[in-house]
Amino acid sequence: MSTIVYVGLGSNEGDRESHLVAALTALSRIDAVAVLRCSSLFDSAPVGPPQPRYLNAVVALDCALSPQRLLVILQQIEKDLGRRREQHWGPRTIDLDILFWEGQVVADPHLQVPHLELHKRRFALEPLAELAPDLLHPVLGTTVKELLGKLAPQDVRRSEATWWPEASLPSNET
Ligand SMILES: Nc1ncnc2c1ncn2[C@@H]1O[C@H](COP(=O)(O)OP(=O)(O)OP(=O)(O)O)[C@@H](O)[C@H]1O
Ligand SMILES: Nc1nc2c(c(=O)[nH]1)N=C(CO)CN2
Repeated sequence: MSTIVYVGLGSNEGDRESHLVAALTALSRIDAVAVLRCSSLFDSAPVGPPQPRYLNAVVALDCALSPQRLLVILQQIEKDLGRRREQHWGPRTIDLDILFWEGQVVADPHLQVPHLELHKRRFALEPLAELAPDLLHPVLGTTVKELLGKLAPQDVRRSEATWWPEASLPSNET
């Protein structure tokens, strides 16, 4: 049985856009996972210790794996893309978080879904709201749109950056 899963992506080291694209490519290559939709890219002020600004996005996956298995694969992708675990909430080439698992709450020692910080994070809720504004938070009982409405302002802006820069798209010109 497959389920819709929302994964948050963030990068604030090196070529942020390339890291997001590389992570998306890796996600699309996982057996039993299909990438359904991608949000816009958002440029956001760092939450936590002083560090460079982030590029954030959310993707919707159709996933036939267990949440625990997907987490292991996401952590391998982070490792492959050069992620070092040095500082809690510190700078990273790529961060992949399971934000929502449709119809399921996970409360394991190593995995909590919905992500425990989601409702506080405009950098995750803004892109998520593009894909699923009416998605209901199963613990808080409010939709993504309502969670965003309650949140204090944070510096999160839709970025000019795109998943596929125009130069790499096939041209329509003859
Ligand atoms: N929903 C989730 N998605 C991803 N990791 C999770 C989730 N719930 C718990 N974790 C756990 O969080 C641990 C720390 O992850 P990570 O190093 O990415 O944290 P962080 O990015 O610094 O902080 P945050 O998880 O708040 O974004 C992981 O080893 C994983 O076991
Ligand atoms: N703007 C922004 N700030 C963060 C982010 C992030 O993705 N975007 N991730 C963090 C740790 O997961 C800590 N702080």
